[in-house]
Amino acid sequence: MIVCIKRQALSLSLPPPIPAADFCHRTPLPSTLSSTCPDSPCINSLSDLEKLTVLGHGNGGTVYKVRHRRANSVYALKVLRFGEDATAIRQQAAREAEILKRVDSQFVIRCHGVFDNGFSDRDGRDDLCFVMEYMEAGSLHDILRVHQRLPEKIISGVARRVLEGLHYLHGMQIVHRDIKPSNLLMNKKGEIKIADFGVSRVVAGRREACDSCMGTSAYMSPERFDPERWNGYFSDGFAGDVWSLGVVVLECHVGHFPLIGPGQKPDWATVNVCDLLWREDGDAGDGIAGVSELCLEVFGEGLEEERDGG
Ligand SMILES: Nc1ncnc2c1ncn2[C@@H]1O[C@H](COP(=O)(O)OP(=O)(O)OP(=O)(O)O)[C@@H](O)[C@H]1O
Repeated sequence: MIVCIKRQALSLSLPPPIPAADFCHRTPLPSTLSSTCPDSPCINSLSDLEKLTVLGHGNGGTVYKVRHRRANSVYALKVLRFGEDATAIRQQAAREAEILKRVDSQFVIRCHGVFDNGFSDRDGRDDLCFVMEYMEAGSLHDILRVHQRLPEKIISGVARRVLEGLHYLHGMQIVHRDIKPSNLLMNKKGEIKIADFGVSRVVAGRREACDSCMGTSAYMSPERFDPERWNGYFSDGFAGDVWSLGVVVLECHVGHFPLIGPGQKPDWATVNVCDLLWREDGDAGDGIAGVSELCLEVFGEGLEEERDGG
């Protein structure tokens, strides 16, 4: 049985932003460099920027820490590299650029510019470059790797900001579709923001066929993971973002991906086995049903009463 969290009348007092000092494991910025701020300088071309270090790698791209040569402000530059046959990835990147241009929220990573063909290499592969707000503390995934579990006060701060961000995005008909720890970034003030719109969609109020293969299976809601069984082909995807956040919250609480045992890799095959177990055993399986037990641990007795009452 799945516990219905949204029916619970929560009366939590929400904390102020998280103090980041304890979670910032990267080298602090030299004092001569200022961080990105809303009134940052106009970036006319990629030659305005100097690469400093590599911040990380993702699917098809690398993220660099860069410095604006004249203003000394710091940004993250995400470089997506395309080969000649990369039409689908290019379309995806173009969608991401479109979405980033639309959004303007303190809960969503700011994009200061999108450039084509920036740091292209000698093999003729070309790049799409996103100049992003620099988030000094890195991703929630990086933070969890160092700290394993987070205190409840911190988790509620994370949940609050991501929910505010989702509220904003959903209000603009944008479904993120890949909420997970590595797409939630923290700055030096301890503010979490939603990043990476690579598989996001503007649904424009209508229900779209759900292409469930996009995103990260481990954090996908049941109707996205298995649309046939959960009637998910025409879901708008908004609830799916909230499901993913729920999984992230539980992961922060238990210190590992919550639907499987510690040490297991949450790849598609493993998560699929959990889903099958759950189907066969009703509410006794290890997978999604495990979420309800963890919810009880995190959210307390009120949920248990609700569950017992049906
Ligand atoms: N704006 C940013 N500021 C600071 N660090 C960043 C920023 N954006 C990304 N990073 C770092 O770079 C890493 C790679 O980011 P990227 O968005 O390319 O991939 P990912 O989300 O980790 O994986 P994938 O996109 O493959 O699912 C992140 O995990 C994070 O540590």
